Amino acid sequence: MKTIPTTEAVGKIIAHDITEIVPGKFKGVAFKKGHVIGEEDIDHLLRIGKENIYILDIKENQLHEDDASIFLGEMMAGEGIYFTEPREGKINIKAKYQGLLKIDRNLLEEVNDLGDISIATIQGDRVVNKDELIGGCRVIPLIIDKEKLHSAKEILEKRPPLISVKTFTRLKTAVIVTGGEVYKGLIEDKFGPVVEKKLKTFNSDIIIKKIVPDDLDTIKTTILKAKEAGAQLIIVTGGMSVDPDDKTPGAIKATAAEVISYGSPVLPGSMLMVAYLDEIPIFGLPGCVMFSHTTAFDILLPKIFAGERIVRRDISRLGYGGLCLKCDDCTYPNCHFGKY
Ligand SMILES: Nc1nc2c(c(=O)[nH]1)N[C@H]1C(S)=C(S)[C@@H](COP(=O)(O)OP(=O)(O)OC[C@H]3O[C@@H](n4cnc5c(N)ncnc54)[C@H](O)[C@@H]3O)O[C@H]1N2
Ligand code: MOO
Repeated sequence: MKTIPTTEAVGKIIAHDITEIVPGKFKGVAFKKGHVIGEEDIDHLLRIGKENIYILDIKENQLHEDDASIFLGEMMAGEGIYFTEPREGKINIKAKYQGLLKIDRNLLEEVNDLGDISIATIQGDRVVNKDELIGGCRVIPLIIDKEKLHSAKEILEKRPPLISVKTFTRLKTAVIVTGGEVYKGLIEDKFGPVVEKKLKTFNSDIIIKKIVPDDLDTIKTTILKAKEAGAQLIIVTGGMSVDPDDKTPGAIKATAAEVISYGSPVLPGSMLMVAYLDEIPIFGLPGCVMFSHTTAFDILLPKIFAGERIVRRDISRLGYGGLCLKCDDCTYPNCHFGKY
């Protein structure tokens, strides 16, 4: 610490909290430790009797914690990310718009491994909303060596951004509900409305909605017609498990679609199918999607609207964190389900 006259302190950093007392009115911190003294602060400091002041002596090769967190914020923020002004040395990292959050977990670990740098985030590959808090970042010392930040910069600038949010695009969607009992009117369709509600989150345009019996050829033909009609996403409900009337997986295969996976290591959602007919994604949804609050479908659907192509490993890795505990008050996506 160094003592200097207050009148010469513009741009310098206060070394400790400075208290002001106005009898009967106020007693508290007028200037916080770490505050960078501005022109407008000088009179105020003199009024509370500070003609001289302890300041932090920041060397050429050092940076104050506020500047360091801004530096790191700029280095790590990709598309769809902004960060707040530092408070007590910390910036908050937030989403500019609704979308699919992407975080490079390995990169995050590498930067945190440098020491003296703390970047904490929520888990990626989930939906975040506009202005949602995604992470926080600060450095540990009040004054940090620039060398440390340059090490972080070297790691961060060679790779795609550490944190970004992918926008969702509207997709023309076909919903094909299977089940003889629904087709014949023995029971009311309860599956279609559940799927439609989930699709609405992404402003999807449902261009086709059909109820068909458990007949492989009919399901197959309906899928192919949906594609011809311009569907960019095709969802087939029911008939996904082991009964003789469960024709949906066979029908999806019969369209010549490439099956990425029949079955997923997610409960609920283990009987789900993901396939691609040319580049059109097809989901085969098991009955659990109709009655469970959250399933494998909720984990994978945002990827489709964010323009990602689902590969086998996207599904296999869901096993870790893939068991829904069916909490009374569901807080998904703020829970372990679907995170890895
Ligand atoms: N022995 C086994 N049984 C089950 C397995 C298994 O592997 N072995 N898997 C279970 C899993 S996991 C699921 S999920 C369910 C459901 O699978 P399905 O997709 O085949 O469902 P469905 O048989 O078509 O229907 C089940 C149930 O839901 C009613 N349903 C279906 N669609 C509608 C609709 N649109 N509206 C209203 N109700 C609908 C249907 O009438 C049945 O009652 O299988 C487990 N069993
Ligand atoms: O596809 Mo089922 O969840 O495991 O009910």
